[in-house]
Parts: sequence; C-alpha cells; structure tokens
Amino acid sequence: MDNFYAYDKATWEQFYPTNLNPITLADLENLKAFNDKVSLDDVTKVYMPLVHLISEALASYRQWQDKKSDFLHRKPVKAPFIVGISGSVAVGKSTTARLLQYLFAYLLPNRKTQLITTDGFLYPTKILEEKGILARKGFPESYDMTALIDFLVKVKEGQPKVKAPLYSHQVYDVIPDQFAEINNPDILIVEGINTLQIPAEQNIYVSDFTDFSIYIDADVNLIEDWFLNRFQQLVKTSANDPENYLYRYTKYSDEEALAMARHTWETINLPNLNEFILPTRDRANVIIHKGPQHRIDQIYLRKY
Ligand SMILES: Nc1ncnc2c1ncn2[C@@H]1O[C@H](COP(=O)(O)OP(=O)(O)O)[C@@H](O)[C@H]1O
Ligand SMILES: CC(C)(COP(=O)(O)O)[C@@H](O)C(=O)NCCC(=O)O
Repeated sequence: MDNFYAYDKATWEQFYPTNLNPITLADLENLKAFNDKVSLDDVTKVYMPLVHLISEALASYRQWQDKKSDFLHRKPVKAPFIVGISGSVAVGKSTTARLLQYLFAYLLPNRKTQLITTDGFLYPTKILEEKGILARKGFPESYDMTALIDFLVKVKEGQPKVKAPLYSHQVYDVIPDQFAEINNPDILIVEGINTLQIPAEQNIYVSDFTDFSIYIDADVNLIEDWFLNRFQQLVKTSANDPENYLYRYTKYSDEEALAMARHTWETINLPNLNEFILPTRDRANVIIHKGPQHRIDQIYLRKY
C-alpha cells in the first residue's frame, strides 16, 4: 500500500476544516432515525471529513468540465460527478452509499444526489441459468457490462430520465419492468462489487466514468459474519412471505439454514472476493477499513 497515506480516526478527524460547521446534535438525531446502525462517531470523525474532501473533488471536476467547454467553444453540459463504491458482498457498500447520499444532502443542500447499485445490471436468473453460471452470480461474467457502460455514457452525456434496472435481494433476481430513473443529478453514487474491475473482454470500464472511488475493506472473517447476519435477518423478515426467495430457508432449522449460507459464502462470495474484488482495492481513491461492529479504524487516501 505504498501509494496510500494511512490515517487512524483521530488523525483523519482533524482534516475537517475548522471554519466549516460540524454536524449538529439535531442532525445526528435525524440521522439516527434514518439509520440506527451506523456509528455516529464514525459519521462525525470519518464521513464528514470524507464528504468535505469529495466536495472539493467535485468543485475541481466542475472547473475542469467548464475549462474543457471553454476550450472547445461549446456550451457546458452538466455531466454528473460519479462516486463509485466497491468492496466485498456484505461489507456494507449499500449502507455506506445511503449514508453518503444523506450527508451530501446535508453538506451540499444545493446539489442533487442520486444512487444506483450495479446489482440491477446482473443478468436475470433465467439467463444466468441458460448460460450455466448461476453459481457464478456476482462474478464479472454475471453482469451485462455493455448495458452498464451504455447507462453510464447516457448519464455522463447529461441525458434526463436514464433508466437503471433494479435488483431485489428478497426476490433474489432483477425485477422485470421496474427501473430507477436517473435525472441528471449533480452527483451519482454507483455502488457495486464491480465498480473498480477491469473485465478482460471490455476496453472501457466503469472506473473510466468514476470521478471518485471508495473501497470498503475489512478482515474476511468479519465480512463472513456480516454476510451470515444479514442472511439471518433477511430470512426472518421473509417468514410470512412465501413469494420471497429466502422463505425456503424458514423450513430449515437455524443451524441447517446457516450451514447453507456458509456454503454460499465459501463457494461463491469468498472466491469472488479473493479473485476479482480484493485485487481492485488499490485502485480506489480512498479505502475505508472497518473492524468489529463495522467501526472504522483506518482511512487510506491514495497519493497519486
Ligand atoms: N456501518 C454499519 N454499522 C452497522 N451495521 C452495518 C453497517 N454497514 C453495514 N451493516 C450491516 O452489514 C450487512 C451488510 O451491509 P450491506 O450494506 O447490505 O452490504 P453490501 O451492500 O456491501 O452487500 C447488513 O446487515 C447491514 O445492516
Ligand atoms: C447480488 C450480489 C452479487 C451482490 O451483492 P451485494 O454487494 O449487493 O451484497 C450478491 O448478493 C449475491 O447474490 N451473490 C451470490 C451468492 C449469494 O450470496 O447468494
């Protein structure tokens, strides 16, 4: 990790400029209502300075966009600033993405932020089955990368109403005929395990469209625990919903269901982490490292 500056929380906290208002107690209460899991200590000491840093990158991006338009004698187009969030399955990407969206709204009230997850660009289960790659869900070949790149091109062109397909963890599949609509926001957060990947068969990558990238990291045993905990929570909430994919696990004892989830982790998500996700870590602008209870213990900022 030679090309990163490494900071503990106490040092990183000091980078929040003293002339900016710190987040207030009332806002932290609102945040608690929005998400009662995330540590407020992490919010004030890690995420607030990070959001400030990203807002500086956004300002310099906008300046560069304007300079390019001036150079070309073209009318400036508002191309959204894209923040990519990567990391293992169940490391906390979507939780962090939603938190960042909340904090952008707080610190940058005049900027509109939207959020998508690349899960929506997974091939539907039917196609994964036809291709014989259902057991490779989440691996590079399980995503329709052409559709994802096409989506990013339209977003960057400043087009309104760009459609993004949606994925449901409950249905365990892409939802047919339902889309998120991305409407030329100032900031688009793109969250997904593949946002830093360089698939061999592509010559243009998600990271070519990403203006700031974050990788969420943790010890692999902790991530496995978080995956199993999330699985148990999702199974619990499916108990009265036979349509839910996870409903089938309610028929097994807790131990049996847990053993099946562990098998999924060991045969699919862990090999995917080791072969295709972790090797992309050092390309991120910032690595957030978490310890037990998801508490952040180190922040790495890429030097070059
Ligand atoms: N900062 C956090 N504090 C507490 N729990 C968290 C935090 N981040 C994620 N989790 C929990 O960890 C599990 C995985 O998080 P999730 O955001 O779904 O991960 P991902 O999107 O990377 O798959 C979920 O059960 C979630 O509630
Ligand atoms: C849809 C996913 C590829 C992406 O996961 P996420 O990062 O959203 O947790 C993953 O949740 C998944 O379904 N993996 C395949 C193996 C499994 O966990 O069932």
